[in-house]
Amino acid sequence: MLTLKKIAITHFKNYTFNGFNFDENVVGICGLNGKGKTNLLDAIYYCCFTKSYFTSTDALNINFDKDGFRIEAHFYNNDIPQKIICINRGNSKKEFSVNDIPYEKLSQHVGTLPAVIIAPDDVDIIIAGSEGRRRYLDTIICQLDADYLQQLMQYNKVMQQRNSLLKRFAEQGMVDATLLDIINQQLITPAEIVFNKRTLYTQQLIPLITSFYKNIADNDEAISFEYISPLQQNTLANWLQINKTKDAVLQRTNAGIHKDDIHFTLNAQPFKTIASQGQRKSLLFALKLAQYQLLKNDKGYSPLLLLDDVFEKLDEKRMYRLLHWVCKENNGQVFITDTHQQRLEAIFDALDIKGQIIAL
Ligand SMILES: Nc1ncnc2c1ncn2[C@@H]1O[C@H](COP(=O)(O)OP(=O)(O)OP(=O)(O)O)[C@@H](O)[C@H]1O
Repeated sequence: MLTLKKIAITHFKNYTFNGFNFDENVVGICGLNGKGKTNLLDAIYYCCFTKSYFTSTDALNINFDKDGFRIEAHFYNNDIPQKIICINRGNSKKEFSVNDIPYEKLSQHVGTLPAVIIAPDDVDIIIAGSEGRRRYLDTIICQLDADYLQQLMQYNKVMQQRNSLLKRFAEQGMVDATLLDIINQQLITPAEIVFNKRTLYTQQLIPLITSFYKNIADNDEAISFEYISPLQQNTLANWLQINKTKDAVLQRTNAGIHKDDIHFTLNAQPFKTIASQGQRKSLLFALKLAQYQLLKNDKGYSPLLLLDDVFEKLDEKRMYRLLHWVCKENNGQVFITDTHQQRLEAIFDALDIKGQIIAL
């Protein structure tokens, strides 16, 4: 089992120096708006993923009045203590260690402390652009397959280099075909590995999502989920050849795994255009619980579940069922934020669980 026992947060977002001990498997984090509930969840997320869920620019995670931050967290992973220390000194390279041994590459850490977060804006995964859907898949696969993240980072790096090269060629009014060919070759291998792994893991996700959706929505609506990639029609090598002129004119790479998407349908219609608010919420929870289940199946223990403001999304009956499933059936640790302490306490009572309340 994976549990977080305590965390000390120094100069991370609105925290100056705060320590929290977690004695129970269900931890309610309560407080008024702006008190730091989400930031506490994000500090936990940071320890699992070496980055914030909400802020891609790391400098914004440092308290506005300070020059760096430090997070120290004590986990137990199947009874083995894991002390995580993460330090950002305000320069570009952050330091990350487990049991006082620093990682050479931060990517080595991802997946060792599996976690799933559900946050208010996550419904964008369903209704907004494809980037959020790729991020959803990547977050799952990175935690299951250490090589995946390496390949994805390599692909993104080479694609950026290729795009810069295309810009340079346009400025100079000439194309160095040999150089372009070398960079094309470097792009093909990571693209194919990422594509194959996305194909494999979406196959595993589909039945889980369908079954969780049925359960949450409490009806028999037919939803489906399909992974879409340009690499299904052609190899990347062929695409780069087909798009040679287009890429040169637009000065960017027009086909590749950075164009992948997931299509959801409801009764054979595009989900995002016809689904109600309630159906979107049900699908969001189905996506996240499928992620939880897949991680659990692979690791053999439950990931942490971080629930930010989910009462806005679920009625009390569904909330009860969700917590029952996580806490009673999966024995997982869950952190849940809410502005209403009494609402959380009432749910704990109804579930007959000894939850802990942290009042900020
Ligand atoms: N780098 C930073 N330095 C200082 N304060 C920050 C920083 N980043 C965010 N904050 C502040 O942290 C405060 C708490 O934010 P947080 O989202 O955690 O609150 P919350 O308790 O979850 O609120 P809500 O109930 O509205 O969701 C906000 O007022 C925000 O402005």
